[in-house]
Amino acid sequence: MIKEKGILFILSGPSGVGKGTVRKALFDQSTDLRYSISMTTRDPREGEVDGVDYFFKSREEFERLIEQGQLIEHAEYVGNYYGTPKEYVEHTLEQGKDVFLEIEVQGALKVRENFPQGVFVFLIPPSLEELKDRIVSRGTETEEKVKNRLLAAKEEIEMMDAYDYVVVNDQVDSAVKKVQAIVASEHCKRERVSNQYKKALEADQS
Ligand SMILES: Nc1nc2c(ncn2[C@@H]2O[C@H](COP(=O)(O)OP(=O)(O)O)[C@@H](O)[C@H]2O)c(=O)[nH]1
Ligand SMILES: Nc1ncnc2c1ncn2[C@@H]1O[C@H](COP(=O)(O)OP(=O)(O)O)[C@@H](O)[C@H]1O
Repeated sequence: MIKEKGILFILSGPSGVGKGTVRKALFDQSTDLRYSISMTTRDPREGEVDGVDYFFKSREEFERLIEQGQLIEHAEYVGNYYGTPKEYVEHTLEQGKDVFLEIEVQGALKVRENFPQGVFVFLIPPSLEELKDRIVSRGTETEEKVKNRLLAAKEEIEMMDAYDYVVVNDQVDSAVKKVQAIVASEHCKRERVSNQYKKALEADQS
């Protein structure tokens, strides 16, 4: 029997839109998705754990990972590197398990080059004012950084058309439900495709 590969899901969108919040709420519920933990050079925030939230690396270590081709993509974002580990993602997909990435927009566009069959989901805020409130209320950024993140957000929102799905993060619960619906729908789609494929193989043998 042909073993089906897992599906790669990518959740992206501007900083402060709620990617981390939606992803955590999704994984708090029962799910068959595997979350790919990213590498970063940014300092851990209070309560963050190495190997759980991120793999925290020095700039030298990160640059070595890039040189060794160990990342599917990486991006420099507001002064720090972030990247997706290649081996974990490829190995997990090969085992037939779905992988979930939560990454910023530049990185997501690079993933699309290597994984055109991935499912790209763009999370948008109900409004730009609401986005600003969320970044400010999170309290992790200086005023200067809030400005930079909002400028980046405006450019990123223009990339929305390059995605397969757009989800408005008005309420966390409803955004999670929409992401779950996308996952279910993509499974049905591939099931249909693979059934057609199996039928074609059978027809070929007879
Ligand atoms: N390109 C890329 N972006 C990532 C990766 N991991 C996390 N990010 C994104 O980097 C941005 C900054 O992340 P972080 O410093 O944790 O801040 P926050 O998500 O805005 O609270 C967010 O948009 C993340 O989604 C990754 O592996 N690759
Ligand atoms: N649907 C929502 N409604 C209100 N606040 C939200 C919602 N989603 C996220 N937030 C809040 O917005 C802020 C930014 O969310 P976060 O998940 O850190 O964003 P991102 O990972 O996209 O940078 C956090 O304070 C979070 O609690």
